[in-house]
Amino acid sequence: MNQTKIGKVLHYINGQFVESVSGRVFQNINPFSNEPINEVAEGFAEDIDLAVQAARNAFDHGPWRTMSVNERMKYIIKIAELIEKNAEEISYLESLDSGLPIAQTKKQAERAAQNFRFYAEMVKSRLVGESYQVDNSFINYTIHKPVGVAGLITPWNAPFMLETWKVAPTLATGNTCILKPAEWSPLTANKLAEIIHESGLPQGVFNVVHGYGETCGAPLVAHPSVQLISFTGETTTGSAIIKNGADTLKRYSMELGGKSPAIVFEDADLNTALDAVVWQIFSFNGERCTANSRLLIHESIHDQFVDKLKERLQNIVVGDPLDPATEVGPLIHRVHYENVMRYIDIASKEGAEVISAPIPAEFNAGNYVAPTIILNANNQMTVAQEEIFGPVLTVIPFSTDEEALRIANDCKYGLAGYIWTNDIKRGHRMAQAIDCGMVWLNSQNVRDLRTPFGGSKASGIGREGGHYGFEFYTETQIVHVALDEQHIPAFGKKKVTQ
Ligand SMILES: NC(=O)C1=CN([C@@H]2O[C@H](COP(=O)(O)OP(=O)(O)OC[C@H]3O[C@@H](n4cnc5c(N)ncnc54)[C@H](O)[C@@H]3O)[C@@H](O)[C@H]2O)C=CC1
Ligand SMILES: O=C(O)/C=C/C=C(\O)C(=O)O
Repeated sequence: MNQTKIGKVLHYINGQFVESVSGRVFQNINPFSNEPINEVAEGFAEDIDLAVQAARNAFDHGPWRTMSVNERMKYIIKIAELIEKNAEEISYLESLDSGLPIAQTKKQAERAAQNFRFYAEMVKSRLVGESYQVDNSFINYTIHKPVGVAGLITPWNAPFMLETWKVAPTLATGNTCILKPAEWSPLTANKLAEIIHESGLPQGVFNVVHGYGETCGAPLVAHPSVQLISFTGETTTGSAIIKNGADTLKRYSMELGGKSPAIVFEDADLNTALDAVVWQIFSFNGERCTANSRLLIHESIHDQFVDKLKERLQNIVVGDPLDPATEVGPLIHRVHYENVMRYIDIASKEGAEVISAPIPAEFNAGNYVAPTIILNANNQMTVAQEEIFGPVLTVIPFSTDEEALRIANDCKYGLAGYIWTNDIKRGHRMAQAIDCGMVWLNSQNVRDLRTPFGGSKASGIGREGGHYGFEFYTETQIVHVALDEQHIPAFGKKKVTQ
């Protein structure tokens, strides 16, 4: 498909699109062709500093945090409307930049608008305090206040949706922010800046600085005027961020990696389970934190289920991400492609059987990894323990509920789990026993934005979503009010005679 000419992407600081202080740029590469798409301003500590100053000033002196909730929500709704109006361009830019199939980026653009609408509603209805009465002597009540300047650091796997999933609650609760998008997918973050600019949001409330993790993300984390870091990305990066921010005492929300099991029991509705397992590993090109990358399958249905998986593999539409019929596109970057291919190679070396879908030769220039299943695997293998973040499904048989649970939990990650059974007691029992943040029982990952989103173990710290996100994005303050006469020890009241 023809590519529209894309101009240079600049930072968005204090309501203006600006070059880097250094004047430096980096190349943004198309994952379909590995040709450059455009140039992007490359930010360093001095650009971060300007953005933080703007956000700090907007928080301390601007109208943003003190304006009425109704007035603030008008901006949030306006942003949602502008995302809806620009949805076609957003999904095009996202597919071009990330290789995600356009049928899927369309849905992501819809979800991004919902993120703003949802938080406008949530702040009005659920950003509420509590009160505690102590007989007739005290009434103690809590209020929620914005925290200050937030640093939002996001990955490339669902860039626009994940950026808005952080920006919406940050702004709706009255904070100001600096977004540092992933360097491999800058286009839709720039579109978000254009949309927010058009919404008329007061200057300095929202800023974007582009650049690499170590040279642009790290100074944002270490900046003393930034109080919150909301991060989505790899577990090792999350850990580096917490270390780097330690001296400036911040609060963190960490949405990290996953290696989520789908457990399919012999009594499950196998056709639906098959649809879900295939979708949950091959959607987003397998670059999905909640992917069911480990299939635990009851031994009695193993062969029949695997035969059907193989059939699906042959039929998956691997293609140009801009083609609406495409189901799986190229991976984000050559470096990531090589990493995923290395895991497939390791699987063979460790004795597993690797079965891959065909890829049309016309796509040789792109970062295409064939949708792949790994058979004869066990849970000790590298491909069962490490996050591959590509279209690769590791299949492991089990014989009892206890064994399934043991395998599911024998992994450092704990993001999601998927259970397929028609036995209601077994379903709930397994759901509650899996060590992870989110379980879907007889379902793919269908989101309810009111519920907590996040992982346990190496998959994260804290929860975003619903009112759970308010814990992170607001400061809870207690006000103690005395209602009757106080009996306070009267130190120093009596004159002491020597
Ligand atoms: N739990 C969740 O909700 C989700 C987790 N993810 C995880 O994200 C990962 C894939 O995304 P990637 O972009 O490869 O992650 P990454 O950790 O490499 O990068 C994420 C962001 O962090 C920045 N960064 C890198 N090093 C940094 C540093 N030292 N200081 C500050 N910022 C730094 C990058 O520039 C980028 O903006 C996977 O592990 C995936 O599981 C992705 C989506 C959702
Ligand atoms: O729904 C969300 O808030 C986040 C979703 C992220 C994924 O589904 C993913 O990367 O797997």
